Amino acid sequence: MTNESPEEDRGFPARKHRAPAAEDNVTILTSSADFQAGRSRASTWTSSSGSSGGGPTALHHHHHHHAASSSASSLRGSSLELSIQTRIFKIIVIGDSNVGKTCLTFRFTGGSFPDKTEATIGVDFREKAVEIEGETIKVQVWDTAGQERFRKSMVEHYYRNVHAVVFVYDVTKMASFRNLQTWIEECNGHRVSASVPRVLVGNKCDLIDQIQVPSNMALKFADSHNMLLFETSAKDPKESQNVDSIFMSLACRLKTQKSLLYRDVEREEGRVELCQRTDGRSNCPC
Ligand SMILES: Nc1nc2c(ncn2[C@@H]2O[C@H](COP(=O)(O)OP(=O)(O)OP(=O)(O)O)[C@@H](O)[C@H]2O)c(=O)[nH]1
Repeated sequence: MTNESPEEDRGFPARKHRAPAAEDNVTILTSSADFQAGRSRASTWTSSSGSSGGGPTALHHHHHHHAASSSASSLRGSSLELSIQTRIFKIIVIGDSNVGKTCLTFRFTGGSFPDKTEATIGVDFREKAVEIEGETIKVQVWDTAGQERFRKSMVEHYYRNVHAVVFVYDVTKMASFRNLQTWIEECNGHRVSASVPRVLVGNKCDLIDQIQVPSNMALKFADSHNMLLFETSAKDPKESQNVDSIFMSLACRLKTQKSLLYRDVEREEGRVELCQRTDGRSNCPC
């Protein structure tokens, strides 16, 4: 149960079923050549290992082949300054197995829908650099395993220093919606602060004639947990901006939470001191 003040809601779009597309003045960048490659080859997963300091490489247990080593080195080599100064937002994606968590994160970070996925084992994370109000921010999306047997040993890592949580259910599977309560309890049980923004995503909306979870039911649930609801499809290319806006709205919101992020930068580079902006104003387009 979150307990956020309206103050903390600044920067978020008005509640909508269908989120607005990311505004024009939010530029979505790719942070390495591998991201570009990932666009044209759906089987190449963009991976962030080693580039952030926040995600241990040991946690990569996904079935897919990663472009990890080249990605990490090109990220490191491309701009030392960037790697020191770029803030990283860690967003975790939680929900039952098979609801489409991997597909949603891949749609956002890689721009496409993977031809084939297998159950995520442990955790997998991908990054995308985005520009908001002239600041480049790395959005690090942690795609977690829905299956209990694949997640047990990793759970602590998921929740550590998390900045936002995305809960996903499948609109064609009522059970995945009912289980959200359990996912929320797990999240709360790992001392995720009430100030950490959470959003609810109903995925697979392209399967129009199989929908089991009515929008008003989902909206009521989201309301009662102080979450925004997004109904979307990782598969439908027309929805890709909508998928982006799930993560972008969180990034915009997080950008205004300076103190939270300051801690993260310190953690990343112990010796770096950054000046905290004092003007407190945000032109965040979201
Ligand atoms: N029709 C449709 N199918 C989807 C959509 N998103 C994912 N799928 C399919 O749903 C299946 C599961 O997708 P994943 O992304 O692997 O699911 P997951 O939640 O990551 O599963 P775990 O890794 O086991 O937790 C795959 O067969 C996808 O192709 C969608 O928006 N529409």
